[in-house]
Amino acid sequence: MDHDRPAPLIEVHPDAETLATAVAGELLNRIADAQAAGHVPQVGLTGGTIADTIHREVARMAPASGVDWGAVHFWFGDERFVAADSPDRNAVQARAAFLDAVGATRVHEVPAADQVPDAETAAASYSDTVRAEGGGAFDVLMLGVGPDGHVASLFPGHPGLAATDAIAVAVHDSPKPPPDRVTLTFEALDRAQAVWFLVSGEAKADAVARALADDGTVAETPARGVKGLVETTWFLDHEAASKL
Ligand SMILES: O=C(O)[C@H](O)[C@@H](O)[C@H](O)[C@H](O)COP(=O)(O)O
Repeated sequence: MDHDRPAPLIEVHPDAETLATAVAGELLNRIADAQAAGHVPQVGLTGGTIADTIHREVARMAPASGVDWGAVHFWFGDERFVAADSPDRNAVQARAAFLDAVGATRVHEVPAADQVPDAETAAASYSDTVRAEGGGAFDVLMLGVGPDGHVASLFPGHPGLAATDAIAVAVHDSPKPPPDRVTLTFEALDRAQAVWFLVSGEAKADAVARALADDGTVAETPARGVKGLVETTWFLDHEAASKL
């Protein structure tokens, strides 16, 4: 986690709706610009409430974007280890919110509980896919933040925080249900060009303040452990920014 990287930018919006519109617009612009430059962008998606709102805005704004949805790779920073069609799956939620509507064809899902025997196998398989498809070099990696400061499924004090030489690892006993998950590691998340934290609501204000404080530990606030190579932006609404 070499943190000799650009300082985080903070963008505060009045409420969750304007936050979602702003992030969706910026994401569409980044994808379109990358494609105009002849690049096939790699985008890391996250689960969570504000992410779902953003995804729905992407679907609404997509027709005017000029994006070629067959020429962008989508990945997941984490996934719940449940059946592939479970509403708990981040991929199921993202497909319902925008991926199916825009006709995305390069969506890389984490293997599900009805496809492989355990989360360890799912993590190893996803790591192989990331290596094979170049998915580690995210152009944009979006991350929600929990009230405890977790990102993806990297929770305070959990063993996954210390994972090395691994792209994805299994998570058990997640404090946020469901208990079994797969998450990208800090090593994998830290290869992103641009990291966007997406945070809405008063319940996250403490976590945001801890994440952006001059001092603190990654073990206590995992969001402190991820910074983009060229950009880190905190997209906040007023409530989430209220303790900065
Ligand atoms: O699988 C997950 O649960 C997410 O990836 C998780 O990291 C989420 O982004 C945060 O917990 C924020 O979720 P909310 O926006 O719903 O609070």
